[in-house]
Amino acid sequence: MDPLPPGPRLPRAAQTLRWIVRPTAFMEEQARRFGDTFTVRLLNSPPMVFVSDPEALREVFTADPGVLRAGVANQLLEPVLGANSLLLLDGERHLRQRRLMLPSFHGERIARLRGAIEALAVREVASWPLGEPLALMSRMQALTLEAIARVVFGVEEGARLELLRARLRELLDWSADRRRLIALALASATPLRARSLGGLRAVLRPVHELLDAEARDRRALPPAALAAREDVLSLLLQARDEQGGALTDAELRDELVTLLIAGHETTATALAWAVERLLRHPAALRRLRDELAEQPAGGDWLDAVAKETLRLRPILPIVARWAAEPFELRGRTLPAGTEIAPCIYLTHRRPDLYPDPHAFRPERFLERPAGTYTWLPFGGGPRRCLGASFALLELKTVLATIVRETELRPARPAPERIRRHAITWAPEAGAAVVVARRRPALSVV
Ligand code: HEM
Repeated sequence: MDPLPPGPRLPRAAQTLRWIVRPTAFMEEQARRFGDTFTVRLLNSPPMVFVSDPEALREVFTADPGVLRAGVANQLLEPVLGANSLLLLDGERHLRQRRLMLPSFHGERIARLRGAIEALAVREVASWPLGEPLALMSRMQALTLEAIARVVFGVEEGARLELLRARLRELLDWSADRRRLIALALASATPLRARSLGGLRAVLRPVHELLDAEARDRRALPPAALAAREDVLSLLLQARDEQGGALTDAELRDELVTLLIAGHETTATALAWAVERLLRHPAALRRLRDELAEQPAGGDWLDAVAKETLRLRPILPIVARWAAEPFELRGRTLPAGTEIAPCIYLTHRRPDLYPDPHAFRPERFLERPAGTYTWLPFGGGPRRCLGASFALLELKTVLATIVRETELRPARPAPERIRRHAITWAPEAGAAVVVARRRPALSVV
C-alpha cells in the first residue's frame, strides 16, 4: 500500500504545469476529490503532502524541528539569500540565529517604528496623481522598500540611501522575474542556470558592498550612540547569544538580504489586496473611515480588516517542511524524504472554520479571535514569520494613512483575480485604482 495519502494521478509534468498556471483551481480540485490531505507530485521535488485540517496543522507546527525541517525545504532560495539566511538554516544554527534576531522584532520594539512608517506613507500618498489609473502594487513596493532601507536598515537620507535604493531595486527586479527563478531551480550545472547565477551575482555584489559599508560605519559608532538607535540593523549589531557571541559579518549581511526579500513584496502585496478588497466592499470601507475619524491610528475594525484580507488573500499559499525521519501525521506514517505543506489557502477557506468562506467579512474576527491553527498567513511553530509584528504594523499604519488621506475608486469595477507575482499571490492588475480626491492639506506637501 502507498504510504502517502492519495492525490492526482496526472504525470508530474502536468501537475507542475497546473500548479504554476492555475494554482488555486488545482488545489481546490484536489481538496474536493481527496479531502483535507492529499499528495501532489511536482518535477524536481519530493512528494508533497498538502494538509489543511487544524489538528494536522497542530501536529506539523509542534513537531520536533530537527525532524520536520523548513531550511531544507527552502534551499531553492540559497543563491539569492546566502547560505547563512535564517530561512535556510535548521537545527542549532537556526535556533541560535533566531534567538539573536527575535528581540529586534518583538512587538513592543516594533510598535515604536509606527511614527517613522506613517511619515513615509504620508509622503508617498501625497505624490499620487489625481484622476488617472494607478497600480497600487508598484507604489506599495516602493513604500515597503523605503521602509526596509530606512526603518529596518536605518540608512538616513543622503547619497548612500540613494545608491542603496537603486541597487536594492535592481536586485528585487532581478528576483521578480519568474523565469530566472525557474532557471535557478533547474538541476545543477545547466548553462541556463550558470547564466542565471552570473546575472544574480552582478546585482547582489553592489548590495552586499553597501550593506557591509553601513554595518562597518555603524560598528564604529560610540556604544551610547549605537544603543540610542531604534532601527533593526543597530539592534542586530548589539545582539548577543548566551555565550556572548554576536552575528558574524556574513551572517548579518545574509540576514539583511533575507529581511529585504522576505519583507518587501509580501507586505506590499498585502497592502494592495487590502485596498482592492475594501474598494469592493463600501460598507466595510465606510466603517473603517468612521473608526479612523475617532482613532487616527485605527482600532479593532482596522485590525479585523487586516486579518480578513490575509485570510481571504493569503500572500503565500503554503509553507513547507521536509521530513528527515518517518513522521506520523494523523495516525499515518509518512516516509522520510516526504515534504509536508501546511496549506494556508485551503485552511482559510474551510466552511467549518469560516462560514461563507469566500465572503469578505472582517466582522468574523470581532466575533471570534484568530486561532493559531486556523489563521496562518505567517506560517506557524518555531519557524513562524519573524517579521509578523512588523508586517502587521506596516499594513495597518499604511492602510490607515491611505484611507484617512485619500478617496479612491477601483480603476475597473470587477474584482481582481489572484495571480502569481514572483514569490507572492497578488491582484492581477496590481490593485488598479484612481485617486478621486486627496485631503487638501496634503496636495501642497
Ligand atoms: C504580510 C507580510 C508577510 C507575510 C504574509 C509573511 C509570511 C511568511 C511566511 C508564511 C513565512 C514562513 C513561515 C513558516 O515556514 O512557518 C515567513 C518567514 C519569515 N519571514 Fe515573513 N511574511 C511577511 C512579512 C515579513 C517581514 C516584513 C519580514 C521582515 C522584515 C519577514 C521576515 C521573515 C523571516 C526572517 C522569515 C523566516 C523565519 C524562520 O525561518 O525562522 N516577513 N514569512
